[in-house]
Amino acid sequence: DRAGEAESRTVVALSEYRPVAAGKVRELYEVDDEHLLMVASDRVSAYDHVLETPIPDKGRVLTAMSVFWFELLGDLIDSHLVAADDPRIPDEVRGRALLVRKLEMLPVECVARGYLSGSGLAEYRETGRVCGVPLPDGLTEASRLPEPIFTPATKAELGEHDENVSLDAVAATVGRERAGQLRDTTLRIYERAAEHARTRGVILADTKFEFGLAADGTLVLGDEVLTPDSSRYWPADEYAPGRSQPSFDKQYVRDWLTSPESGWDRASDVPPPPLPAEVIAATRARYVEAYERITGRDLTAWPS
Ligand SMILES: N#Cc1c(N)ncnc1-c1cnn(CCN2CCOCC2)c1
Repeated sequence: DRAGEAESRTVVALSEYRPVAAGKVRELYEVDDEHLLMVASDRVSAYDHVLETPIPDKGRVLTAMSVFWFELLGDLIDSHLVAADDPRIPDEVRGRALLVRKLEMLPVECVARGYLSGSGLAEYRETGRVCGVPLPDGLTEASRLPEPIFTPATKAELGEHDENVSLDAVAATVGRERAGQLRDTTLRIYERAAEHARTRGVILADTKFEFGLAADGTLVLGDEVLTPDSSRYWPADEYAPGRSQPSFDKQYVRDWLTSPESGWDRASDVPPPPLPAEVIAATRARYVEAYERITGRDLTAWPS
């Protein structure tokens, strides 16, 4: 019970930790020489805007999902996860923060794609390739690829899109052997995750991993993993190549923002308006559904 825990928990405020990095919807803080605190907010981004309306429990769902995947993939790769519930995790972020060990991060966004979409589709339409990898003719939006491909990218500044690069470019940065290991590991854990998601009626179209090195040189999975923010999750029963697929979690937000009801013009630089309560509620429900379907776990069992 909380009273009992209170005795074992030191009361630490988030403000006691030094911020070290921030994404659009996440922050990273330094806890001590060996540990960081990775915090997921309830903010959601759509059409390259971070919306002003938070989605209750989004941060908690994505945190719990990363933990599920770290555990499921544990026989394939070590992760930076130290604890999901720990006295060093401040109460104000409990359930949506992970205590992780510090790694020497590799400057590569390791993307695996089982389906052609987004920047991969754009590059394919220009060159017939993605990241230098030739693909068959006649592919279209959301086509399933003959086999999953590794399409690395360099991390862009906040607000910019990552830039797709070749395996040779990665090798020039981290060395040829390490580049090959990143490719093989990325594809292996993507395939394991995609196979699991498929059995839950969800297509994992693509995903982005970040790896780091432990002090002994071991490759370790960092960052968030296989969340709807780092991946494209599509409902399998609605899959139809040739058009953009409904996002499992964000489609209500996208549909409302592009409907006359919102009064918003996506082509303008005007920030999107606040979301109506029913879109917030429906989106929260989709995040919870994604978590419970993928993991088979009840979100109410996750700390808050
Ligand atoms: N994860 C991790 C990690 C680690 N375990 N050790 C050292 N550095 C990092 C780290 C530092 N920056 N980033 C970029 C991604 N960030 C994620 C959180 O949110 C902000 C962006 C990862």
